[in-house]
Amino acid sequence: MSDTLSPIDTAKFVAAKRAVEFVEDGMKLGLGTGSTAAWMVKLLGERIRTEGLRVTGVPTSSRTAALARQVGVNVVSLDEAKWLDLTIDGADEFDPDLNLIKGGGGALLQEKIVATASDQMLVISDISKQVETLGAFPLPVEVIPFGWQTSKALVEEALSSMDVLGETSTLRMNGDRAFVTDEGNHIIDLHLQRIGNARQLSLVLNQIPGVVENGLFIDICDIVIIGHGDGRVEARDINTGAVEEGHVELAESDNIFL
Ligand SMILES: O=C(CO)[C@H](O)[C@H](O)COP(=O)(O)O
Repeated sequence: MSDTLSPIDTAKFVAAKRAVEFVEDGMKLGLGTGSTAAWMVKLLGERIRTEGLRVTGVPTSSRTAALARQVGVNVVSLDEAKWLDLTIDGADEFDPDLNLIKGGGGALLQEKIVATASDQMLVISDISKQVETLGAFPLPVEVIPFGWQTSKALVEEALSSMDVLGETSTLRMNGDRAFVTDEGNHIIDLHLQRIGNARQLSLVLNQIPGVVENGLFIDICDIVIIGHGDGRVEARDINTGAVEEGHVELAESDNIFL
């Protein structure tokens, strides 16, 4: 399919390419974070450049904000935009109900606020992130730095009475320092293997003092676009039940990204 991209990266690229076709002139967009979302932002920039597409974008991280400005997106804050037509973002896992684990890139807080403030959330993913039951990917929980060890202990205590397979948690590191989110917080990654009741776990975690938000996105995602290494894409809409299958051809113009 591509001489320069691995099958996984090709899958991410074609999912992103199909997703930007959902964008219409004048839309207010939430712009996700991560390697798949970065393709989407670049491809959006290409439509702005070549078609004169006019969109306003609310980025979900400082990284995405920098990239969006670079490719010509009119970047505004969520408070300026108020409400969004569509958010396009990646995910770490999605289940058959399109519930998600997000936050592998540490941007879950802004991502959840932005997706919730959108008419529709569209997730772009390669097939490897599809699971029957969420939980193999470590679940990120954002905590404020004050008393984070206490919050971590309280999270572990809460896990002991939940329907999960593992109960350990680790502070996310950036080299030899604690990882710091765009909001100045830390992330505790929960190693759960399998989450029996994701809705309940999300509610329980957010009750713990010091916890700001967790990476479970329940009933937020509307559509997933799944890319494959051979260029096939599948779009599933959880609201209508519609499944659309197609194939994205890499064009000459895509070479600037690859
Ligand atoms: O939630 C996220 C960032 O916080 C990302 O969407 C998620 O980690 C997927 O990233 P990638 O597209 O690089 O696989």
